[in-house]
Amino acid sequence: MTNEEDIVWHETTVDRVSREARLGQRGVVVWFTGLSGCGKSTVANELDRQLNDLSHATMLLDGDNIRHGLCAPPAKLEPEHGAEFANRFGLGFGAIDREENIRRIGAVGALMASAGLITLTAFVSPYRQDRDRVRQIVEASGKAGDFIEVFVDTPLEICEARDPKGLYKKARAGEIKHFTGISDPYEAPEKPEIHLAGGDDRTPDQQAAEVLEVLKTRGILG
Ligand SMILES: Nc1ncnc2c1ncn2[C@@H]1O[C@H](COP(=O)(O)OS(=O)(=O)O)[C@@H](OP(=O)(O)O)[C@H]1O
Ligand SMILES: Nc1ncnc2c1ncn2[C@@H]1O[C@H](COP(=O)(O)OP(=O)(O)O)[C@@H](O)[C@H]1O
Repeated sequence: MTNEEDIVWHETTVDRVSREARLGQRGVVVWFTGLSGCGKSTVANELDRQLNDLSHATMLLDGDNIRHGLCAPPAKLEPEHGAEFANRFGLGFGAIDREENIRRIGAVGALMASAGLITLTAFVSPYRQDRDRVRQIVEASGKAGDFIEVFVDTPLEICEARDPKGLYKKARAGEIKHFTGISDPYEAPEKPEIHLAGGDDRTPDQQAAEVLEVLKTRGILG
């Protein structure tokens, strides 16, 4: 077995401070969380567009996309890598799989933030402990305030009525197990940096603008 002390951190010459200075912004992770269909992807995507219009360097990590590669399910890995590998590293939606999904995204998000990028993530991330661990990782590799949790608080009834992918219908029919809000828990953030009320008349660009204002106020945009 590899001992932890045998893996040693290597300091790099180009540091975070110089990367951030060149980009004229602070590297942060803006973490959108909420039920499936609450608007995470839409609002994060709109915020990404608004930031790019202002010439900021960003990256958007979206749950649906990441589960095609970095956090692919076993069925996707098996043809290329075999069953043992697929079952060991492929991720589904049980609590431990979600924990590993969020751990991997947290590690990637922390790296991107240390490259100076305004990193936007859109994951259901239903467990408070998993999100809090990401906060610790991001802040440990940077500083307090580098993790900004955005709770997209759209009532379940509205998410279910939207059901853009037909997943709620399948979950109600028992065709999808562990479906957040139906047969699996969602632990709402207790003190998110930003609490976006969803399901009112506000458009995604208005919701994104609200997040942008907070980023400006916190001095993240330089
Ligand atoms: N069981 C179950 N529960 C919740 N969501 C499910 C499930 N099965 C598939 N999907 C689809 O996968 C998307 C959520 O993936 P995430 O990586 O964000 O989930 S998690 O953070 O690990 O909980 C989620 O995407 P969004 O609808 O964009 O939230 C769903 O489309
Ligand atoms: N502010 C909003 N007002 C009305 N509809 C919205 C709003 N935000 C998102 N939607 C719609 O809700 C649906 C789910 O949004 P999506 O961003 O895919 O959610 P999530 O990523 O949380 O699953 C989409 O059809 C989207 O167009």
